[in-house]
Amino acid sequence: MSDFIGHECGVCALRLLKPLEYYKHKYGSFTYGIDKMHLMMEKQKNRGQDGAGFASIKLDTQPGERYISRARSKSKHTAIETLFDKIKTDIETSFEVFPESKKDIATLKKHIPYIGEALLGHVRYGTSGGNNKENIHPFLRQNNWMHRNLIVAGNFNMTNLQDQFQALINLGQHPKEKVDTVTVMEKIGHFLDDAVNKIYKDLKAEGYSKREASPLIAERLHIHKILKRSSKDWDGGYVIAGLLGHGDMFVLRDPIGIRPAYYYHDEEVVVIASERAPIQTVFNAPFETICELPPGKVFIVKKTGDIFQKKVLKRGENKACSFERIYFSRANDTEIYRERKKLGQLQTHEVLKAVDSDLENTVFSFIPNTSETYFYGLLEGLQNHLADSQKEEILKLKIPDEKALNTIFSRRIRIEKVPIKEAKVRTFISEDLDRDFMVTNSYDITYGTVKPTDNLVVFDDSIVRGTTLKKNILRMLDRLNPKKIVIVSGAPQIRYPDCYGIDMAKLKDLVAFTATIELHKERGNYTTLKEEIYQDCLSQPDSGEVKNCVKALYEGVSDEDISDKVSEILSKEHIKADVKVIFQSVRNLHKACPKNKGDWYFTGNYPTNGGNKIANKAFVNYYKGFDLRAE
Ligand SMILES: NC(=O)CC[C@H](N)C(=O)O
Repeated sequence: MSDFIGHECGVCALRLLKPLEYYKHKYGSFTYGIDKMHLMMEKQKNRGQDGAGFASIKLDTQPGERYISRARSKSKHTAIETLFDKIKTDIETSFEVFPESKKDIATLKKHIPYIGEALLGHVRYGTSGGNNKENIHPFLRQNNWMHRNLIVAGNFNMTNLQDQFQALINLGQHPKEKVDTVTVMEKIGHFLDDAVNKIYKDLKAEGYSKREASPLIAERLHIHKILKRSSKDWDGGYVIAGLLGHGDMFVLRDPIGIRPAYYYHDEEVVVIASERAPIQTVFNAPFETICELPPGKVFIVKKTGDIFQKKVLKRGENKACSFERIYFSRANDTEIYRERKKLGQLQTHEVLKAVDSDLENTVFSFIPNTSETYFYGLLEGLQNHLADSQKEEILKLKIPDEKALNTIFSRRIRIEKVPIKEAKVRTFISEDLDRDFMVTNSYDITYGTVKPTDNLVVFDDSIVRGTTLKKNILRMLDRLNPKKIVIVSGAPQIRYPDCYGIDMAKLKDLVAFTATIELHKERGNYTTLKEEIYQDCLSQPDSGEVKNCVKALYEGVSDEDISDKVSEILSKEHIKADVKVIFQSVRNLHKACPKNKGDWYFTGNYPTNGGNKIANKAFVNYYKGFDLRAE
């Protein structure tokens, strides 16, 4: 990926089903759970580097003993390290002060922080609110009543945050912040309070004392009902994980499965996380034992260790985000690896066409690191093509002689490591400036890999803004003097903003959008069309069905016209070589990634009403020249 996009968060919820002594005895450490969480978070680092957080709950503590621990770090890019350094130091220091805790579990629970049975971790790329420590998950809603303590961490973005916020005010609340995680948490918290109150009233009527009621509340608390009430009006993509003070754990997934969640359990642990491959590695769990949490369902682990799923929302048509497969998730998941390779392979024909099938004078490379797997797929396609042409040539030979065969078999696909990704250089300037500065310094090239008579094909997994390509990569590649540079995008043209978790909220930032605008300007219909779309956006109702008015912009403009214009925009300044950009087709995307049908950023087909609203808002921002995220 040449453009950086802030995007997903990663969650991991872990419940140790055996007593803590069990893990000490079997694995030699009381910190077994924490170590597993550390690994799970590290392996989901790709999903969030603005901050990281951890919370845990100790089961069955005595009144007055701390049973909730939480730590958070906002050290950008090193948050996980910093977080676990702190956790480990705190634990070691406490063991030094209370050495007897190493022998007696009751003492350990009393004195040593973080070591608990229910654990929750989060890696964050923020989409709402800034990157201050307060916005790092897990969020905590504390109460003196154990059951009302709520800890929340999520991978989510709601399209109707304003309405949600207003709904809280209508419920009589006075939210302390407008950050989306607070809104979500307060909503759940409101119905949790309500449920606990009701259960307590029932128990009182049944003659139980307050103390006797406590364990019964835990038993009778139906999390799925609380979540059903809380999520009734949520419009967005979400995986919300939570812990209740007494030790219940839950993970809820949105009804069309936009955001991913996987789970695994055996007799020792239950783990739910954003990605499957980390679970496979960290728990040495075979692929087929890890399941996807069905959309609209909540996965619950009760304090008792009972595990079950409940339907919370009516499941809709699968709209799992295809960007998860293209870029966000780690490529070592067996399915994702296969899909990315397929995406690369499906570009073979277009790539060959772009270089007139001249393999002798074409060098192939990729933009590190996330495009590597695609590249292997393209190579397979090219190798097949080469083998076919070799076969044809051999069949054409009347008498196969050694010289002719040598010539045929000496043909190779020329692979070189051309672009090199630089290590991140940290600066002290503000984020936007930082981004621009980094862009022009983020890639280098290997000299001597390309001749002036060569075409240079470089694979990129997706092109969002095209800024790094334009400002850095193409300029660097051009220094090698190739006659033609072909940039291949594994993803289709990104034409619409995302609103379910990816930081692509401004239309003007998308190079495919800018290219289309340029085309309309050239054709002389820009001003009228812009006005029409703007008026159409304004005429959409506040509630009820809303259409995506931005779609009109792409009518009558072919994919190829947009690709050619993108090529022109990217190479406008200072590029000597002929530049061609090739994008994946949406059809091929679905062929390669059949399980992830969410494609709104390419097609404008938003799966929820909120998505259409955001697209229209983004256009209004563009029209008015506002440099704002549509949310
Ligand atoms: N990327 C995410 O899932 C972000 C979660 C949440 N919206 C936040 O900004 O903290």
